[in-house]
Amino acid sequence: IGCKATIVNGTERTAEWFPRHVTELELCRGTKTDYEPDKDSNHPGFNDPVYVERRNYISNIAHFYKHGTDIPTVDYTNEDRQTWSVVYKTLKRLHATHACKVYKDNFQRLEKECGYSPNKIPQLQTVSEFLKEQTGFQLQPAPGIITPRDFLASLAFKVFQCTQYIRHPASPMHSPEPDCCHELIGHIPMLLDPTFALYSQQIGLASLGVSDSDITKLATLYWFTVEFGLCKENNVLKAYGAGLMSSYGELQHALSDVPMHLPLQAEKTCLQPYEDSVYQPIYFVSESFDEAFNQVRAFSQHCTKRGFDITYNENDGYIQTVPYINL
Ligand SMILES: Cc1ccnc(-n2c(S)nc3sc(C)c(C)c3c2=O)c1
Ligand SMILES: [Fe+3]
Repeated sequence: IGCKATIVNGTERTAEWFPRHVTELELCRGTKTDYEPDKDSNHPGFNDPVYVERRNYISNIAHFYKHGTDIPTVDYTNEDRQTWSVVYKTLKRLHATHACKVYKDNFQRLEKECGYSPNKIPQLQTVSEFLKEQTGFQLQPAPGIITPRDFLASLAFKVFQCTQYIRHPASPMHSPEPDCCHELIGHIPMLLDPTFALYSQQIGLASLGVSDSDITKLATLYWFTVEFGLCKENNVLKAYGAGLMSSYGELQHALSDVPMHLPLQAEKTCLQPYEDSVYQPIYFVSESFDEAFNQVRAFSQHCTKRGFDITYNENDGYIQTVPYINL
């Protein structure tokens, strides 16, 4: 009574609804269509009907995907592979000096054990199986940019909603939206780290059943860590955020003297506005992923108005809620 209800796939969802079993993530595929090639006039694919057609075909894989089934493979074109190869080689060169050790070690493992190379676009199913063995995370194909509430909810179940299409060949070095280069080169290497995986899941657990304004805070926290996060190695700034690892220009900018670098403080970072069309003026530095994890746990218990804690049981795929007592 009195809370907003939205209809998703014919199922009524109140604002405070959240998935209680990993199969319910099928109801968590709401997308934001701002940047889609047939809606955004300055998208490089806007006047390319062949590209738009392929995008729709690949997005349909995500719409019909069922948890627990193999992710269908995509027969990428030679043009797609050419785009992948340019992005892969260009970014890898910069990672040598700008990426944190965890990222570089895991990228090497992906090349040795999971077929990562400049000449082939990895299939999501192959990467998902490798990832599941390492940290329990698995991939689900995403039709486009998922809404923050639905995307964060998936993280609670150790599911990463991953776009499967690739950016338009006209602009290999920039994409206004996530694509498989961003996911595979940006996100996957970090999701192979157990501590980082737990940090990502914690943001997801904190997001279940909270208000829209708390979702916005947690999404902002996500942006300034998982997407734009920096860390320190022997007192030297390094990057781990996926949005930095998959963007040549922003990676250089983030580690230069131009932007401000502040220590990660969840209750402050979550209020920092971020621009999604220009480079950030401020980046946040995490001491460690353990410390970041503790910050999100404390934030969830004290700053989001939810009377219960939440855990996820990986064996049966169910969420458990635990009422808070005398906090
Ligand atoms: C919190 C949240 C929820 C859903 N999607 C995201 N999300 C992610 S993971 N990566 C990217 S890369 C890019 C260029 C954009 C726009 C984008 C994005 O929107 C973030
Ligand atoms: Fe991302």
